[in-house]
Amino acid sequence: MQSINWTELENAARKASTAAYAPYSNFQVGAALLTSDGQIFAGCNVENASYPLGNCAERTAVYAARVQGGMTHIEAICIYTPTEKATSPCGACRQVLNEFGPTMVVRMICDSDEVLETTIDHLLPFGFGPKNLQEAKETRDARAAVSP
Ligand SMILES: O=c1ccn([C@H]2C[C@H](O)[C@@H](CO)O2)c(=O)[nH]1
Ligand SMILES: [Zn+2]
Repeated sequence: MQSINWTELENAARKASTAAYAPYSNFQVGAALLTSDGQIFAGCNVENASYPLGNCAERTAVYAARVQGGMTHIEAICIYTPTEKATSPCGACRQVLNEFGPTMVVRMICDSDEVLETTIDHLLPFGFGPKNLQEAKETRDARAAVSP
């Protein structure tokens, strides 16, 4: 595993927050992730007049990484929120991040010195992911082999 340049990720996350489209919440979030091949991709939250359709910064970063770089594995993500306390990603983002690396390091930064750091499998215990579907397929295949 490569060493993680947190300064670069933190700067990218803060910068991305300035691109946020958050006229409803006024909560401008930025995220920056590091892929296993060493690329950095950033995202911001993009809200919508139809409130539930807004997208979080973390998922925007994942989708940007996928379309711009064909990312398959994320090693680390830094999330900046404009708060005094470091803030955890929402459940939907935990699920989407888990798809691309359960061991991913998640660092949360804010406007104070507080920094929180953990991994996605701590944020999403007993998570559902690609392995579950793979296991289900193997079970189906094994049963079909016994009684086709
Ligand atoms: O980790 C988080 C938490 C919230 N938001 C966004 C969603 C919404 O646009 C706004 C308020 O919830 O902040 C993120 O982008 N990431
Ligand atoms: Zn989210």
